[in-house]
Amino acid sequence: MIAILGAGKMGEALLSGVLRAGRRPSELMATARREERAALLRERYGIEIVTNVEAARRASTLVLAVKPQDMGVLLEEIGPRIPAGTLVISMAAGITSAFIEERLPEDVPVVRVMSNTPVLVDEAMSVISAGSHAGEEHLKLAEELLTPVGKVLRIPESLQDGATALSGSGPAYFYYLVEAMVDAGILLGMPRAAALEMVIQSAVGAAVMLRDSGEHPVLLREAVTSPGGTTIAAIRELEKHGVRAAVLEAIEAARNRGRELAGG
Ligand SMILES: NC(=O)C1=CN([C@@H]2O[C@H](COP(=O)(O)OP(=O)(O)OC[C@H]3O[C@@H](n4cnc5c(N)ncnc54)[C@H](OP(=O)(O)O)[C@@H]3O)[C@@H](O)[C@H]2O)C=CC1
Ligand SMILES: O=C(O)[C@@H]1CCC=N1
Repeated sequence: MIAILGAGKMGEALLSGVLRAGRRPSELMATARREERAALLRERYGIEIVTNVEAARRASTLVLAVKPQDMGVLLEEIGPRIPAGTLVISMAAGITSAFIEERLPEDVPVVRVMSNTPVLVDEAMSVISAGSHAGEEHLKLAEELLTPVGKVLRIPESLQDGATALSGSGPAYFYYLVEAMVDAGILLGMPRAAALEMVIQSAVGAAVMLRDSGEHPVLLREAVTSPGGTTIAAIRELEKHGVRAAVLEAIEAARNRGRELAGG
């Protein structure tokens, strides 16, 4: 039995993915803080919605999907009630496996995961690390859970905050760029719907080429950038405005914020 504790955006996305992958609703349970949320999850997925304590008692795998700021309270509630042999998987940004282990009975294995919202379309990037009591079999169980909803990569836990900044938040940066490009279309007099369609299809085409061509992004960009042409005129402006440096600093800031989160 797998229990998702705090089935909000990420928890629900994982829940729906796991069901799409063929697990039966009877193999899953979830918890929610508000009754209307519990009712919605029950109705939408036909799964049992239970209390955190009941989930901790009955499930063999607990997926913690509350916000980092709510993790301390949740662990205080369930920590002492988790039976030996339960696997704890945390999806929270910034929360270290040590933070969780300190609040659980000794030797409970913890796997830390950073996924992203494309879980919803089975295109997630999930990176996983073993806590100090987790071994190969626990990483395999986490991979089994996450592989149906996207790619999974093992990394050392020291890189988890960096991964949170890069791929956890990553989709937001692409959406932000799309927003800015659509604004540019508006500036040039395009109808909004047409601008959005052009930008989204360009993003999808670029993403598929990045994934499937095996070419380095620099070569793909060079192929678009004709000598004396239009693309280089745009790139000159991006360089002039320090966009590359802004990206480096933005992602470093996200990594640093992740490091602060366990402290509340
Ligand atoms: N959003 C994203 O893109 C990503 C988020 N994450 C991580 O995933 C985690 C969840 O984020 P997200 O899904 O966006 O957040 P949400 O706020 O959507 O989901 C968290 C859910 O947990 C519920 N909750 C809080 N405390 C408890 C409790 N004690 N018992 C039961 N339920 C509880 C909340 O209830 P209520 O509805 O009442 O607030 C909410 O529904 C975070 O730790 C975040 O760092 C990781 C990768 C990407
Ligand atoms: O912004 C956040 O804190 C979460 C973690 C990664 C993506 N969203």
